[in-house]
Amino acid sequence: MVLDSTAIEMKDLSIGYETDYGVLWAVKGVSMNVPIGASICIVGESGSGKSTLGNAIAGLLPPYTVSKGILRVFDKIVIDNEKRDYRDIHGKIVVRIPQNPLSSLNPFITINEIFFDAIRARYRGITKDEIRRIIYSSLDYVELPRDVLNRYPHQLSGGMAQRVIIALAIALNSKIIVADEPTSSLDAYLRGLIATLISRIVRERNITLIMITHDILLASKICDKIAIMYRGYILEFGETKELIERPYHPYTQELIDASKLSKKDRMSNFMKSIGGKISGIGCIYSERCPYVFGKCSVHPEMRYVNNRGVACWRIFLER
Ligand SMILES: Nc1ncnc2c1ncn2[C@@H]1O[C@H](COP(=O)(O)OP(=O)(O)OP(=O)(O)O)[C@@H](O)[C@H]1O
Repeated sequence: MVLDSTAIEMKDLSIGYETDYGVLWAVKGVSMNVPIGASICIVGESGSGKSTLGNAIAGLLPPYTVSKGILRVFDKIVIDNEKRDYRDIHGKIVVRIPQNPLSSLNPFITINEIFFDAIRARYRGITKDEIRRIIYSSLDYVELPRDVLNRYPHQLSGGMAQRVIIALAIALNSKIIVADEPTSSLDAYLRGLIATLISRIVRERNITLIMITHDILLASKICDKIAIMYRGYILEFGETKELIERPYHPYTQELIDASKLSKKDRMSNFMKSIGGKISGIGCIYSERCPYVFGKCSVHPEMRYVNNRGVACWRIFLER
């Protein structure tokens, strides 16, 4: 039963990893609502916490993680501070498309068996004929030939394996797809093909998409909203077109500028930028920010300004 039009609700959600030196908080106080059928891209550089947030939504956090705050998926609270319960969510309601699909497919069984096992677990008491019908129609949907069913995962190309996972999401009638850099291991042609396929299935099947990428240009082509993440915090969250045309946060501007540079310039910029603030004091972006002033000695909580979530003191004062 769906309580409202929200697919995913995060309230002050923090996720950390237990390490020998204490807890490393990878996601810090994220509050965000994702409506059913929305496509949201989480964009940020390496280490910003994107995958951790995606794994929290998909129910794929390792056991040595700790959590605070609330995460609700449809009508189920899956994270309630330190308590977590993903029963009937992971692999059913939510499916994750990873960067390397082979890592999530059991290497010892054929694609046919992978589909059979997953569908049988999803729909108890289903007949073999019915399973076959679901498999064929989902393969047709992603334009995969039926002979893939006889293959083992390692016998698939990268693009085929990605399509198998997308077909699985369709076969399981998943409501949410978490796509974690799904195209980054593919060549340019396949990148376009898989990105188009993901856009098509989320549109046609009213699936909610959480897409994780470091590429703000790709995000702008696929998603209706973008969340900009930096060192565990969401710094900006808003409608794609407006956010790209008029970014509020200087980090968003930095990502847009970087996307226009050549690969060589991007790398030299990236090397210059490494080493942002990692202590807990002050605005998390202050050491890279060209506009720092007195107030930035405290990290600002995200507020909504003109329908845009933003965590920046300068914007709060200007608008
Ligand atoms: N399994 C893990 N155990 C311990 N620390 C982890 C684990 N996974 C991620 N981290 C740490 O959490 C922080 C956020 O990592 P995460 O992978 O979520 O970021 P990301 O933005 O997805 O980066 P990337 O684009 O490189 O995947 C990093 O400091 C990372 O080292």
